[in-house]
Amino acid sequence: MSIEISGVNKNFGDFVALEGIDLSIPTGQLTALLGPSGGGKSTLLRIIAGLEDADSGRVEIEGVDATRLPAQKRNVGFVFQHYAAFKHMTVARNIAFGLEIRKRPKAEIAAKVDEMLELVHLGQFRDRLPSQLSGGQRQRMALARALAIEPTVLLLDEPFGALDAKVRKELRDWLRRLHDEVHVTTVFVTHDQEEALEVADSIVVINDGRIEQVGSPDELYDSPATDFVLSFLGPVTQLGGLQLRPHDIDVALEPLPGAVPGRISRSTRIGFEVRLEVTPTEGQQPPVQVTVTRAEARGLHLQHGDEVWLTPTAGAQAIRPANAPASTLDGAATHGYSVTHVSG
Ligand SMILES: Nc1ncnc2c1ncn2[C@@H]1O[C@H](COP(=O)(O)OP(=O)(O)OP(=O)(O)O)[C@@H](O)[C@H]1O
Repeated sequence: MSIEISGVNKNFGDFVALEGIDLSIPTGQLTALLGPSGGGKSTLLRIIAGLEDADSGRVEIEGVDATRLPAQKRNVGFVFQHYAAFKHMTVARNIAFGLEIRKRPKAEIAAKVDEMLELVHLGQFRDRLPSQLSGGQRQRMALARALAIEPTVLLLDEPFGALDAKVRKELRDWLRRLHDEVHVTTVFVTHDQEEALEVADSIVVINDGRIEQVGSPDELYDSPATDFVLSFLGPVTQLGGLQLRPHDIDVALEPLPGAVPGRISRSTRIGFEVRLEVTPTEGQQPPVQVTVTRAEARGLHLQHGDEVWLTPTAGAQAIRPANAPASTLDGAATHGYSVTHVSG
């Protein structure tokens, strides 16, 4: 394990920012700290970096007790949402900076800067000033500067948070590819579940200063340990006592055995998908949220007011959070596990 955090607590005055954090972050992986604003993600990242001291607990980086080590002795690379570049220095000098203060030989610095510029695809901008770069290019420069010192761990605090949606998406794909090339142990903070699910090898969900769950994107998405993780990772809806993701529901225009009958009470098109709200016509069940592709909606001529029959998609995951009340989730609590495979 590359980073071992044990028993970390942090208060700001009376406010408990982190409570009893135990976490192992594996070497060479891309790990996301995911959670809502104010949950404690940045505080934990800053404690790993040495920019903040824990009140109690221990931080180990690659077998070395780093708890009392100052930030500059931890060999971590850090990138913030708003990168503080040296405005008067060129891109190349900004990247060289960390090596210059470490008094590396000139030839080594020059070679490293070239390597980094190529890695982040900024070769043609080497002589520009940071103000002459786009926001996305500036964040790539920030990553190059952080990586130039060959850090043991790379820590990123919402690195793409200030960029528009399209650039964010491009940079997150780029970060994934970059990490596949460089393999440096990377921890990044995000409140965007899509970003974490798409990019990370492993996700740590943090809420209210505590870890809710640690797992791969698939484990978290399909087997959420708590109601919080379940709803934070994406929408969920209830169909005949099962909790399902809205895209795991099939819509038919005729009755099927076991299907839940309902009427389309709302239909909203968002890009290539159509979100339906179907109000069950039997029993006192709450409206069911269903997501279909635009092609499916067109093929079935789905309209507001239509009568439809809903079934879980063949092979869909019926999600049962482990702590859900047994009454609504037939028997889940006694098994203590959280996923059932529903066969068609
Ligand atoms: N220096 C500080 N003094 C007092 N309170 C602080 C300080 N730093 C953080 N906090 C509080 O600790 C809590 C956790 O903050 P933190 O920045 O770790 O959350 P976060 O999960 O990263 O949220 P965000 O995504 O909004 O940055 C917040 O309620 C914040 O107000």
